[in-house]
Amino acid sequence: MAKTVEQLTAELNLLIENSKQNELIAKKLFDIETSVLSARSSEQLLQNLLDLIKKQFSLSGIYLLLASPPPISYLLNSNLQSNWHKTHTKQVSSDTLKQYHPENQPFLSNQLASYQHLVPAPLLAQAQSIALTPLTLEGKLFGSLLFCDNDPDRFTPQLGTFHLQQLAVKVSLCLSNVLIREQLDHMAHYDRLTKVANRRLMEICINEELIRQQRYGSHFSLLFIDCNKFKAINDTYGHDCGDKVLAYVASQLSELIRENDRCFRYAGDEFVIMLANQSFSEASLVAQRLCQFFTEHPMPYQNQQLNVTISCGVATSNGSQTMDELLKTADQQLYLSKGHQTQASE
Ligand SMILES: Nc1nc2c(ncn2[C@@H]2O[C@H](COP(=O)(O)OP(=O)(O)OP(=O)(O)O)[C@@H](O)[C@H]2O)c(=O)[nH]1
Repeated sequence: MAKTVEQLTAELNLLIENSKQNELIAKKLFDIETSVLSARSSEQLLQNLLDLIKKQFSLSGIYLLLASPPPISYLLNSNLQSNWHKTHTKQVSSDTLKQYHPENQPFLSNQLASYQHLVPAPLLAQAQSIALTPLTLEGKLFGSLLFCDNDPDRFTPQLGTFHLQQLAVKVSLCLSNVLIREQLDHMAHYDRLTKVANRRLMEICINEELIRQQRYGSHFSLLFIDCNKFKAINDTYGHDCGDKVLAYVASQLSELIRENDRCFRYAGDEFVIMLANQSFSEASLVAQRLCQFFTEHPMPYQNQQLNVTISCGVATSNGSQTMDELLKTADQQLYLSKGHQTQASE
């Protein structure tokens, strides 16, 4: 039977209404995408993203579920301890996540009784329906955006997921860009073997400290550190053991200094420590403390205790030296202290 004019008009109006809705959603997604594109870190990106999605789509709750263990080693690892992560993310086993996104497709439900293990308790209290949007990196499912709504009809299984799929692709792309940038930045500024900052970052930090000193008059000191008889360790126990010694020295040094001090690997078995707001006499005490620590704490290695000791030279900035001059002074002091060490051990 042919449709009446009224029926055709109603259908047309519905189409127009749907098209307006789609346009509105597309505009919101575009705004979200534009905003997260400018994020400088993965954490900032995720914070912006979750805040914006919650606001733009008037959700009662939003959370980030992260696959555990992460499928990609560099993924967000260093950030997971932050306060924001503790309150906005939840670790879910990779297998559980895959169950909800077998084809990397969004998942919708308004039967929440069986999702207690997935939805954090504070969200579950208000949620009547949920949507899970898969996030992938390098083709691997690493997380899922969990949207909660207090309307049971908001996310029903029969609802189309085109917009959520679009969101999934866009967020995954933006996030992978930021993560790759963070990864490159990390590789450029941190030493792979010892995990501490490298000489390049050291130069940036010392120059920043020099500028700060010129502006605010805040002094600082440098320690130039060298492992004693390191070549002999390599020659006696092998290069692998030498590598472990370097990693041990770096991790102990990093533990022994304050949070606002910095430890850098300068080269080979040499490290530099930058001590904020420390005078020469204060820095000399730190140097003594560090040397003493290694003398008293041999490194456990293959059921033995390996003697690993260090020597330390100190230089304090008076605001007029360059970075190179400061490092040279600290190195000369190190040389003198090595002389004492050698005499003491003879
Ligand atoms: N295992 C290992 N050895 C390294 C690494 N980088 C440099 N070295 C070695 O470190 C040794 C440093 O030797 P030296 O500068 O003579 O230092 P040392 O034996 O401690 O001598 P003193 O400082 O006078 O006590 C060299 O043999 C380098 O080959 C590294 O990444 N791993």
